[in-house]
Amino acid sequence: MGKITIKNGKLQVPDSPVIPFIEGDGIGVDIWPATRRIVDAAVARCYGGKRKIEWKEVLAGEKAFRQTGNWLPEETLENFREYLVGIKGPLTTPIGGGIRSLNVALRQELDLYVCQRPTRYFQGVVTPLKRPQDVDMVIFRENTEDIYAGIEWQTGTPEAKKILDFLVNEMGVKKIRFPETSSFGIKPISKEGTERLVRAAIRYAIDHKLPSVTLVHKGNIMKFTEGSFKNWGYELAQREFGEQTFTWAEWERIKKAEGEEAANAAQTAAVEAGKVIVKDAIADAFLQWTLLKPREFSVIATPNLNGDYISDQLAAMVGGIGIAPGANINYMTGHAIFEATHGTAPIHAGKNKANPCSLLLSAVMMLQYMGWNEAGEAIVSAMESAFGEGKATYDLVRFMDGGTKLSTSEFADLLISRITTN
Ligand SMILES: NC(=O)C1=CN([C@@H]2O[C@H](COP(=O)(O)OP(=O)(O)OC[C@H]3O[C@@H](n4cnc5c(N)ncnc54)[C@H](OP(=O)(O)O)[C@@H]3O)[C@@H](O)[C@H]2O)C=CC1
Ligand SMILES: O=C(O)CCC(=O)C(=O)O
Ligand SMILES: [Mg+2]
Repeated sequence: MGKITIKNGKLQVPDSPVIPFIEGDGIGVDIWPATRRIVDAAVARCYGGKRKIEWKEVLAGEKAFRQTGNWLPEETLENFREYLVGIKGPLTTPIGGGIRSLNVALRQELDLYVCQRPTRYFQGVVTPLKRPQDVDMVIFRENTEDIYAGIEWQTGTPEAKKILDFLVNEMGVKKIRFPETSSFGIKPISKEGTERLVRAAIRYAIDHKLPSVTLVHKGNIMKFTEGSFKNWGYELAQREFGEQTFTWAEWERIKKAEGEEAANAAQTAAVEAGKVIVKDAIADAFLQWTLLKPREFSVIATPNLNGDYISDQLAAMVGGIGIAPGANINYMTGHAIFEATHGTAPIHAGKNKANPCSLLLSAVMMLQYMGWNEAGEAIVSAMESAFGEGKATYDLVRFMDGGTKLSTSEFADLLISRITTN
């Protein structure tokens, strides 16, 4: 048994690392055991007993509250801090009141500033797109700022009144349409927060030889928050990755100085030289373009709320949030918590029917992060063969003609049998 550590920016992974996990609320009871069994089978198969994950349960959410009276015990945070790499099932967040999101709290407490969510198509899965195979994007969603900071005041409270007085009397704000009944929220977006996210996105595109990074923002309306996100992103690309990127800001500069033809020629030369094109798109237009011309987008860097919406849309484009994985990562400290894109899906909880693939593919990302690529590949090829034969859980089979609907545990059994016989 050992701890994953980081040395000179490189992860040091022992053969039997302790990995803390949160089972999760709702469908967590269905998808976590399935994921764990499949991961253990793949690791056993690929490393013949030399490597093994020592799972350590830590509590959060409803299970934590039932057992300890605390939704997110300090001990859980300490475990994630100490063991560096962990994984979690989904956790419930009540709407309009009650506790704030535990998912967001974990990301903020551990400063996991990148929410990384890759979206790819699996042959055999039926989707709303004619050419889902054109979808191959990785979202880099900023994970610690924006309206997710939770700075908001409920209408009717003394705090909301105080904010209103401040805005109207000290800041000269005149445009609040219904001031007396308004709730208020604050959206902080910083230069450092933007830069570390965009840096990680560009580094990923360079390392994986991907063609572009698109900064997705709503900077025409939120000029100083999302508009600055775009400007800071371009400035960082030019300052830190000038040799490896070509930005649309640079294209604009050349166009102004030398005309559009020269700007286009510079961009063509950059593409031919294998540089990453750093461009931007306004979020609403971007969402329609992802459906109409997905091949134009590769790595997406975007503030928190946009990233949340984009994640579920891109997932739907390849079959649904049941197969959309994710990771929350601090690329400087190495801390990472892998988690599905979806939530607790309460109407399906405890019925042994939910799709484990989102959490499972998050576990695959974790194995890749640890350098245990063979185990990750074994899981992905078992999934590919199951989907290729039309075998899947209800969420995917409902769109297939003649597919075979499997329960969560049957699907896990199928994957394990494929992994162990391959
Ligand atoms: N990171 C996290 O822990 C997250 C937590 N949440 C929380 O989860 C709770 C429920 O949120 P909700 O908005 O309903 O979103 P969910 O993502 O939980 O579920 C929405 C729908 O997506 C489909 N779905 C989700 N997961 C799966 C799966 N594994 N297999 C098959 N289908 C799936 C189901 O659709 P269908 O019924 O059509 O089959 C489900 O009804 C909330 O408290 C929310 O705050 C939400 C997102 C992320
Ligand atoms: O924390 C939550 O309840 C929702 C989070 C969410 O939707 C996400 O991270 O994608
Ligand atoms: Mg979401």
